[in-house]
Amino acid sequence: MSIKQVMVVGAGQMGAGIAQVCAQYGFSVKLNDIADEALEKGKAGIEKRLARSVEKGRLAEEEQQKTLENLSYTTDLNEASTCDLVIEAIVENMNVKTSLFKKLDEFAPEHAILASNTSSLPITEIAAVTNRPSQVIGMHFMNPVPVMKLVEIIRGLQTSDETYQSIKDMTEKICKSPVEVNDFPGFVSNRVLMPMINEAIYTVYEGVATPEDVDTVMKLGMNHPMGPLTLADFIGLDTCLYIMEVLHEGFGDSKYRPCPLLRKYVKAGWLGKKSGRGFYTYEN
Ligand SMILES: CC(=O)CC(=O)SCCNC(=O)CCNC(=O)[C@H](O)C(C)(C)COP(=O)(O)OP(=O)(O)OC[C@H]1O[C@@H](n2cnc3c(N)ncnc32)[C@H](O)[C@@H]1OP(=O)(O)O
Ligand SMILES: NC(=O)C1=CN([C@@H]2O[C@H](COP(=O)(O)OP(=O)(O)OC[C@H]3O[C@@H](n4cnc5c(N)ncnc54)[C@H](OP(=O)(O)O)[C@@H]3O)[C@@H](O)[C@H]2O)C=CC1
Repeated sequence: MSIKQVMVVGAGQMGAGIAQVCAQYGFSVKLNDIADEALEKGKAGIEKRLARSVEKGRLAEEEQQKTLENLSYTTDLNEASTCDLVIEAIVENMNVKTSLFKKLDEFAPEHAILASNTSSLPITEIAAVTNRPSQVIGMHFMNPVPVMKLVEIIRGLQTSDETYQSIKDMTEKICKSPVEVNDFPGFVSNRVLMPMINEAIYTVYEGVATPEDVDTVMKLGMNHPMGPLTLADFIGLDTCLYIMEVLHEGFGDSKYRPCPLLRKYVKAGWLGKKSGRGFYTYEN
């Protein structure tokens, strides 16, 4: 199937990045969010990043212009009716995602593929609420989307080979590297990454070291580009907690229990960079 028109649902840090990259590589993209304010913020972020790429000589002004023309913004989900692909990037919560997928199944044309950027939730379960489970798939981008090369492609139990091939081709067209994984909690990326972040939080919780020192150990000792607590703040502590809960529940293994300090911070509204405070403080 040839994909031309794409809708991205959720204009947060992931959705805005996904919309930008798809538009840069020639797809016509509608970015959707329930809130006008979120759309405005997403749009401003895209325009700022494109302008910076032109300044740095990475993007020609003509390409910047074309990318901007390829993008439109809407709070009306009905506009999915003209799309070949919808990529969902809203909050990491199964109930919220399944209620959105039911609506998308109603609004999107019969041939359209419905993809989720979920970090950890079962694609098979999301697909099961639609009447097109063979056309539902995981398309898991990494943060920051314009920089990171990987897209994990997750096949649900009923995902067809045709759907998989279309998404693999699309991933290559936007210059990312696809890796195929099966539908298990956290897939590969977050099954490996998130327990490390959770363990780093435990070292702070147990007073082994300060956040700064934990991050320094991993940066200078293991050559990680960011320490795990900076990375947790960057991902969003709410998202980190949701992922740990999915791993814990999905595998029923206590090794995935979320650190109480992570729960406490999320309850306090300390969600990391996006809320201005997490393990560190930020001026947004
Ligand atoms: C939770 C999940 O489900 C899955 C996930 O995504 S897990 C998270 C995966 N991501 C990571 O692990 C990221 C780890 N960190 C890094 O790789 C790097 O720190 C980084 C690429 C984010 C920043 O790199 P850096 O060298 O430390 O900083 P910096 O010099 O400011 O940035 C390098 C380039 O990245 C780009 N960049 C940085 N942050 C960006 C952002 N938020 N959005 C877009 N571009 C960004 C900039 O364009 C910058 O290039 P210029 O200087 O030319 O503008
Ligand atoms: N953060 C990360 O590093 C990564 C996250 N992901 C996944 O991507 C998804 C989004 O994460 P992220 O971008 O960080 O989250 P953000 O909180 O930055 O953005 C989510 C956006 O979706 C909006 N939204 C919520 N519900 C709906 C809805 N029903 N319809 C339309 N928009 C809605 C939110 O609006 P409002 O704020 O008003 O609620 C917000 O603007 C999650 O599934 C997450 O697990 C995947 C890879 C990496």
